[in-house]
Amino acid sequence: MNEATRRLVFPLDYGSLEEARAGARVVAPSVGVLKVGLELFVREGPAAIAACHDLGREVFLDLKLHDIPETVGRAVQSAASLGVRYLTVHAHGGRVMLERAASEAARASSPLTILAVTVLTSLDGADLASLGLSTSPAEQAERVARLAWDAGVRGFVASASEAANLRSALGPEALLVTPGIRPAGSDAGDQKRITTPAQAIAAGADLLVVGRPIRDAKDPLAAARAIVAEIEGALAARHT
Ligand SMILES: O=c1ccn([C@@H]2O[C@H](COP(=O)(O)O)[C@@H](O)[C@H]2O)c(=O)[nH]1
Repeated sequence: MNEATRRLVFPLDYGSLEEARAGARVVAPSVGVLKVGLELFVREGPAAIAACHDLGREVFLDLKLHDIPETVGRAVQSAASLGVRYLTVHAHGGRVMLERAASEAARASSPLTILAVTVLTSLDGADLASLGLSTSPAEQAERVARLAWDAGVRGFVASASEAANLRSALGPEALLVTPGIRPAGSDAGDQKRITTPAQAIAAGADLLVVGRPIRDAKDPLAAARAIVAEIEGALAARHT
């Protein structure tokens, strides 16, 4: 698998295991990581993770855990026992919760990276204001990313529009995972902080999460291939 393909994460946002399996099988040649989120996991549970492993792909379990430290710590242990490679927790769960998540992942026998969700890509400044936050999404993302970093977390979910800032705040060790990716001309849907795949790579993103532009395309494999080609081009430009 080439570097560009390894960087593309495809969310299995489907209503059943059968649909998810079929969707994943079609795009698997052009996708590095398969993401299992709330819709599929609530319905199908660990069978969804096994289906990704059957296709030989690493699993990103996107449950965005946000609970008391004890509950999150035990959920991290459960996820580790399923062999998932990445697991999301909400950075807004606070320092102790983040420390517990990071330490449980470090104790796990299989490699598990905790990803702290900074500010959802579906939110903009007005949404933060309605929550009583006077910071911009970029400022808030940096604030909670620093909190998570100090708690021992090394992976972060943010809009790629914040990637360059987070990279300079956290350094090269930080793993930056960016949803809200839209190839030029595609529908944003409910995403408010979006970038193209090329912009995300140029900003220093590591993994790009692209769902509906692939899932809902007439030819999902062709859509995934086009995104991988765009990533490849942007990586080449980054290395020159
Ligand atoms: O801030 C976040 C965190 C997670 N997501 C998830 O990524 C995908 C994006 O799907 P698209 O269809 O490409 O919009 C989806 O599974 C979300 O739950 C996010 O979008 N933003």
